[in-house]
Parts: sequence; C-alpha cells; structure tokens
Amino acid sequence: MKKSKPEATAHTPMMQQYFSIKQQHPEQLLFYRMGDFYELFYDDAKKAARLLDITLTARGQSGGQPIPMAGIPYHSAEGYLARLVKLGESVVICEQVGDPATSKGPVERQVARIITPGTVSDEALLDERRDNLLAALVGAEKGFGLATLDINSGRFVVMELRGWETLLGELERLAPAELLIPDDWESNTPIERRRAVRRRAPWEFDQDSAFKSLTQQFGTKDLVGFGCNDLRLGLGAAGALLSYAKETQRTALPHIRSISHERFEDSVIIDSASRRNLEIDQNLSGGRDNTLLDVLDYTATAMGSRLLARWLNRPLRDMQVLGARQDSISTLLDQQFYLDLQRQLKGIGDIERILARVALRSARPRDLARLRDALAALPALQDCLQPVEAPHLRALAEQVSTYPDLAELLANAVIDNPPAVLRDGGVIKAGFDAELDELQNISENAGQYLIDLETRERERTGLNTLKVGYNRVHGYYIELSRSQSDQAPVDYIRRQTLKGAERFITPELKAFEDKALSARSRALAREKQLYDELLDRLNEDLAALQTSAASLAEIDVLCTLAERAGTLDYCRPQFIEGSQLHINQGRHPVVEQVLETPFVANDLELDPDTRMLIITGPNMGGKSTYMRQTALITLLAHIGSFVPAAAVELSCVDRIFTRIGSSDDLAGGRSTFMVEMSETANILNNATDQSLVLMDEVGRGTSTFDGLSLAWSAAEYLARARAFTLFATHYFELTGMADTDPGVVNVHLNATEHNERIVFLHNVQPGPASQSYGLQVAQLAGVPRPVIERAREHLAQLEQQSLEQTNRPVGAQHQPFQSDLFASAAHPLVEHLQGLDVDDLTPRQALDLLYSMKREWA
Ligand SMILES: Nc1ncnc2c1ncn2[C@@H]1O[C@H](COP(=O)(O)OP(=O)(O)OP(=O)(O)O)[C@@H](O)[C@H]1O
Repeated sequence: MKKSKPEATAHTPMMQQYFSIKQQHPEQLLFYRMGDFYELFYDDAKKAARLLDITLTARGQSGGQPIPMAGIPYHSAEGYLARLVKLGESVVICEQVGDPATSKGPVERQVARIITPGTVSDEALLDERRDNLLAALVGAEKGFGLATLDINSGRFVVMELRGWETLLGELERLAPAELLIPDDWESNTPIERRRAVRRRAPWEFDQDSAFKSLTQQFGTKDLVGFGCNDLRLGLGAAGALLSYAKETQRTALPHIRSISHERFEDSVIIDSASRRNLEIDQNLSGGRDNTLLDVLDYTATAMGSRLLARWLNRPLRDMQVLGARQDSISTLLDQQFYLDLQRQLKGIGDIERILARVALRSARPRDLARLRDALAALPALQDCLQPVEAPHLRALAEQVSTYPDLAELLANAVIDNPPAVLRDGGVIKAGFDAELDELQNISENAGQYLIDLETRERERTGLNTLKVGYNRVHGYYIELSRSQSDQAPVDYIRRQTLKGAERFITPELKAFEDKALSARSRALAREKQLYDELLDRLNEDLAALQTSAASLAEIDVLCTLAERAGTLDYCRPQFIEGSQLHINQGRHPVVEQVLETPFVANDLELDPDTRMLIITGPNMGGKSTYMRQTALITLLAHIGSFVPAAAVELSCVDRIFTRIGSSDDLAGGRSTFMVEMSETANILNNATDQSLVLMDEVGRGTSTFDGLSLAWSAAEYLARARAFTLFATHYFELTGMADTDPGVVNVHLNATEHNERIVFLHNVQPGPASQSYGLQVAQLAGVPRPVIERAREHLAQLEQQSLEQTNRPVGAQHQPFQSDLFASAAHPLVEHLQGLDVDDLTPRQALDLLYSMKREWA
C-alpha cells in the first residue's frame, strides 16, 4: 500500500486543519480562532509579531518541530486589525463553527470573512472622513483600464486612460487603499512601489466574463445604460474588482447597483505634483491642517465631508452642474436656509456607510439606532427644505424623501442605547415581539419564582431548613439539612448529598429549570432572528435609502459652501465664454485664514491678448501666494463653489498645472532638479490654450546659466502654447519677454525699505520689480551679520564685473544681478535658441538639445 505523505501524517489533526485552510490563503495573515484567542502560526506569526509588536512564542510541536505562534485576544482584535489594515495587510478570519463539546478531533472551523485594506467596512477600521477605495488596473502605456469601488457606499466607477503620467496622477487623486493588478504585469513599473498591491490571476480581468458578472450584478441585459458597454480595458478592471469584493465579503453585495463611467476630459485635470503643491486635501507634510479642504470642511456629516473632498479632487467642466451648484449655494446663502439645514443634518450622521453595512449584513445594533435617529430627523429636515426654491435643491429634497414606516419600525424595535454588539442580546425593545418578551420574562423572573417556590415548599412541608438554590453543575435544587432530609416529601428526588445537607429536585423545579436555562439562549436566538428580519426589511428599501443618503450628503456640502461663502466673504464666480480670467481683489483662501495681519487682496487680468504674467519681486514678497490663490480660486470655481474674491469672471479651464517648490523624490531615485525638470516637461508636453499654468522659479535648482536658459525657453514655449501662465522668477532677464511678446506682461510684488528693514506690501503692481532685496530678506531670516556684510561685498563685485563686461551705463544701485547671456545677440547659444522651431521639438527634445549645446560650448 502506498504510504501517505510524511508531512501530512506528521502534523497533529488540528495543524492539518490549519494547513488545509492556510493553503487557500497563502498571502494573507490567517487569524485562527482558538477559544478566546486568534492565533497565528509559522511565518504569519513571525510577521504579525513584527508588525504588531506582540510576543512570538511556540505552541507545542507538530511534524517534529516547534510551531511559532503569536496570539491576539478575541476581544481586542479590532485594534490589531486596524493596524494591520493600515499597513496594507489582509487578514483572513477563521472562526470555530462546530461545538467543541461534541466535536471528535478539532472543532470545525470556517473562514468567516477576509479583511483587506480596500474592502473593510467595520467602522472602527475606517477613517470616517476619507473614502476607502479598492481599485483594479489593467492594460499598458497605450491604454489603461482603471476601476474603483467604495464598498462602504457601493460607488463603482470605471475609466480608461492613456500614459503612465496620467495614470499615476489618477492613482494619486484616488489614493486607493488596495490595488489589484494582473499577475502577468511586467514588474518594475511605478505601480509596484505602492502599498497593498495584489496580483490577481490574469483571467480575472477578462472582459467577456467581466461583462457577464457586471450585468448579473446589476440585473441588466447590457451596460449601455451606464455608458460602459463599449469599454474594454475598463470593464476588465471592473470585473476583477467585483470578483475580489465578492470573494472577500462572502455575502451578496446588493448595494452595488450601478457603475459610472468617468471621462477624463469631463474634469479639470490636475496632475499629482500640482495636486500636492496646491495642498488641496493634504498639506506638504501629509496632514490635513491648512489645506483647502480644512478651510472649507464645515460639513455636518462625515458623508458630506467625504463628498466635499471628492468634489475638490475632481473639479468639473460641466457648466450645467456647476451652475446648479452655484444657484443652490446662492439660495441657501441669501435666505440663510443653511443655518437650520445644517442643524438638522447633524442629526443624520453617516447613513451612507451604515446602509452599506446593512447591505453587507454587518450592521451593528448602534448602526440601526443611528439609522433610526436619522430617519426620525427627516421630516423636520424636509420642513426646512420646503421653502427652498432652487430647482437643484428641490430635486435633491425629493430624493431625500421620508420613510415613516421604517422610522416607526426602528423606533419600536431598537432600544434607545443598544450595546455595541448583538452577541449578548439586549437590542430589541420590550413590547416589539411577544415571543421574545415571554422568553425574557422567564429568565428575568427566575429569581422571584425561586423565592416564591421556597416560601410555598416551606409551608407545604413545614421544614424550616428548606432552601432553594442553584449551582452550575447540578442546576436548581431544594436543599434540606441532614436532620430534616428524611422528612422530604415523596415527590422530592435526591440529587446530591453533601456533608450536612441533601439536595433534591422536583418535577416542577426540573420543568422550570429547562425553561429558564433554555429561555436565555432562545431569547438570544429570537433576537438574532428579529435583527435579521430588520435587516431584511431595510434591504427592501436599500436603493431608495442610498439615493437619499447621497442627496443628503450633497445638501450638506452645498450648505457648507453657502456657510463658508457667507462667513468668509466669498463671491459667486461668473463663467464666461472664450479665454478669460479676471479676478478682482482675489485672496488666498488658506493664507488669509492663518495670517494675523490683514491679507492684501490682489487683482489679476488674463485674456486672449494677455496670456502670461512674469511675476518678479523680493523673496517673501507674495509671488507664490498670488499664483496659488489664482489656482485655488479657479479650482473652487470648478467645483461650483463661491471663491475668495470681490468678483471673478473666468472661462472653463482644462487643466491646472503647477511647478512650485523643490522637493526630491529620493525613493523614486530622482534628485530635486530632476523632479523639477520632469514636472516642467509634463507641463510643456500637456499645456493647452485652455490650461492654467503656474511656474514658480523654474531653473533655480541648477547653475545660473543653465537655469536661466531653461526658464526662459520654457516661458517662451508656454507663451506659444497660449496657456494662461503665471511665471514667477528671480531671473530678471525674463522680464524682457514683455518687450517682444505682447501677450506677456510684467507684474511685481512690491516692498519698501523702512529704517533699513524691508517691509513687504504684498501688492501686485504693473511692471517688473526694481529691487531684489535678497540680502535684506536673508538678514530678516537671521543670517549672521558678518555673512550679510560679506555678501554685500560679493554682490558689489559681481555687479561691477557685470557692468564692465557689458559696458552698460550704471543703473540703480540695487539693480539685481543680471546675467548677460541673453543680452548678447552674438552668443552662439542664444542664436541657436532663437533659431529653434520649438513647434517641431518636444520639450524633452528641447531640453536634451540645450544640454548637448551646453556640453559643446563648455
Ligand atoms: N497678499 C498677501 N497679503 C498678506 N500677506 C501675504 C500676502 N502674500 C504673501 N503674504 C505673506 O508673505 C509670505 C511669503 O509669501 P510667498 O511665499 O508668496 O512669497 P514669495 O514671493 O513666493 O517668496 P519666495 O520668492 O521666497 O518664494 C506668506 O507666507 C504670507 O505670510
């Protein structure tokens, strides 16, 4: 007879069971339930011990070897799970499903759920103000399909994109918690560096099976209604997502009822670097303080907060949508409707996520209590919406609806403050269900019954030592002292003999015991059943409830934007045709909040004739602030919000680009200058005549001549591309562009000197700056006096040399240092640059050319 494998037989039966489950989940951490603990073994144990800083020990031996083990108490598992999920890990929860008392061999165990970073739905594991997205990606450079699913709302989105840069920008925008890619994807792509990337079998991304599983999920014949029928890569990604969601949730996903196709060109595109620079929802240190979202987010509900973040991260180009939002904000603001509405919305809470848990059947008792309170608040909220006439708000109000039946059901069913979990019961209100009431009466009234019984039996027997009691092993009993035990009536059945007493049971007491002991477990079972029925009932109205939640979230955001507009004195921007950007008295929404002194508002005028501002002025003068405020005002206008200015007229933009600040990408192996140039290349490659471009001190990361040449050619290129460009620079030479190109205008931030100290006026004035004030600013920053003195000497020397070389008449004493590279028409580099037909060169080629020319002439 063939021998079975030694490994299989060598292990204990329990470890054999463990291995058979672990085999199905090689890449996830397996939490294996053992009584009151989850235990992890072997490599899982080592990994968990390292990640969670818990003790690594050994649990006996199996297969002749000690088993490395780490354990987590069942009751405190949530905190550990939260940490693992944050670290990008997935955890398989394997529970005991058999009864240990009756099991032969190890208790039967089953995987109850799989918790992964992109599919968690437990409230404790989620950040309430951030969407938690699962994403899937397929394709290659020429075309990618990208799908995202928010399991906590059912929001399912698909898109198709081209090029790595675009893809990475989208991934940065969406920040998925977990990303699925096909197993056969080439390695070493920028994707690999991300956290929680899961490789899945390539067939999971198959488009035909995706089509089938999606139509099955939505109960439709095709995907025409979702505008997705003709997508190919996108559908592959969506199909992979859906199957992963099903695999991890192990339950139906009734809240995923549709998919929407987001077109790249429908939104204002902001690449990842620009997004970071503008500090939309994350500051440069990764926090939320002093971001645009931080200033705006006065939402009453967490779902509103998340929606606002989504809006800010995907500004739109659809004028109808933006107009409807503006009208809504106007109405809410003008008549102060937002005040009452916000108060009512506070009572609504995060029903979006609660409903998702209802759909996933993981809703906790407190979820139902909060849903009950939310539904109870709807009629008063509808009253507040009644007088609001803006059509968009009316439509939202209709979708919010009210649910009197459900409100009443939950009010009758769930106690006021239910416990966190259903496990120990005590969730369903008395009076809701007669059977449950009776069962609860039995267990609760047991004490009184026993007292009554004792009195009755004493009277009947006349025995004064008679006592009724209970012990865990023998159950209920009637006890008589040894001296009286022989007088026990005939119906007393001996149960236990003690030293000084005898214990008896009677048929009546036995019957009571059976009833009382089973009553508690039956009450629990009954509660569980009633709870399930409540979930069933809520699921019947799930679609409508989800629509209501979405509308409430939007009303919340519109109220917030109205409140902010009123409190912070924002104006309604006017969208106009053509190519225009007129800002009257614009302010920086974040800087104005943090300044202790008043913010100096500034105007900005760009139109088809004036497309580029060269912005000069001292360090600290306010150049970056002026540029960023322009971008933020434009962005806010494109989410339909009011903006920090006295008046704004603008045309729709297609992209906002920024090249601001210096940061290196050491992890990505790119130096500061390399980062700067890649960002510049991206802008030059993609800016159109509808784009807004901010360039802040391009070229300063290299030698003066290289930097100046690059800045100059980049500015010229952008001027030709006719993008609206704000170009801040300390290269004074660039101000000369205004002399030759009528579309280029000089402005400067002004400052003045007072008692030898520089005073920044932060006022934007026409014309170039006349002074650079670099040394004064350095002095202000605390650079030691001797260094400043020495710098003055160097400066004087440099200015002298410069003058001697060019024989120029001596200018103002503080004339900034000017390189004369471009002043000399005879310089071969300049001639070459002027001869370039930039249209025939990609910017990357232009940069390469510059480098090669530089080498040649070095
Ligand atoms: N319009 C304004 N009103 C009031 N204060 C302002 C204004 N603009 C800028 N500031 C203040 O000046 C500081 C410096 O501004 P900013 O960084 O825009 O200067 P900058 O000209 O870009 O400087 P650098 O050339 O050194 O980068 C800001 O942090 C802010 O405190």
